[in-house]
Amino acid sequence: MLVGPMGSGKSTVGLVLGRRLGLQRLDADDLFVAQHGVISDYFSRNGEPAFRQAEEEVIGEVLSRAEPCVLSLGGGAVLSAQTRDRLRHGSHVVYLTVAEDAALARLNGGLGRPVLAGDPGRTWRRILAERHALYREVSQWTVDTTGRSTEDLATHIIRLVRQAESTTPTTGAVHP
Ligand SMILES: Nc1ncnc2c1ncn2[C@@H]1O[C@H](COP(=O)(O)OP(=O)(O)O)[C@@H](O)[C@H]1O
Ligand SMILES: O=C(O)C1=C[C@@H](OP(=O)(O)O)[C@@H](O)[C@H](O)C1
Ligand SMILES: [Mg+2]
Repeated sequence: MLVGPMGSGKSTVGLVLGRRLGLQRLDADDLFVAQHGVISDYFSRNGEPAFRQAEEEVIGEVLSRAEPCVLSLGGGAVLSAQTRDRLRHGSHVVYLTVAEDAALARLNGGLGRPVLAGDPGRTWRRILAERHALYREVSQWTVDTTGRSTEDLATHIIRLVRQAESTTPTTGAVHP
């Protein structure tokens, strides 16, 4: 499972990991769109609380499936206590970080991400400050993606997970 702020590369790295591990790769935002339509339209029609509720349900459904998969979450998924609780039980969770300027360069002015409307830079920073502790709370590893290719990141993440699986669970948590 990949968590982290918008632009950290959760969706893109998830794709690479799925391919490299031969696992089904799911993106919570894509599942949301398939069920409810475009996120920014949903936001303007129903507001953020309704989006969060529907997002929690979509993620709950995926996490209750038995098959192993790589799941890229939306940046705000960790706002849900229920989702955090589900993530802490039985999943390998990686927190992808990124420097603010790199994230903003990747995010194309916040296009398609309604929570960044207005002043994307300031909003991105504020949102990260609000969520950083939640990302840490649910994850076993923190991996900085700034200046690293998605292939290199996938190699690094696969190594971390394999290492943890070959050692005892208590030594698996390796936040730097
Ligand atoms: N490690 C990376 N280096 C450079 N660009 C990246 C990297 N990871 C993702 N990107 C690009 O940044 C943009 C946002 O990535 P995305 O995977 O959608 O992030 P998230 O799902 O975390 O919001 C995409 O255009 C993607 O191609
Ligand atoms: O951080 C957020 O609140 C959001 C992040 C987006 O996903 P990404 O993190 O994949 O961009 C998407 O779920 C929605 O626009 C809200
Ligand atoms: Mg994404």
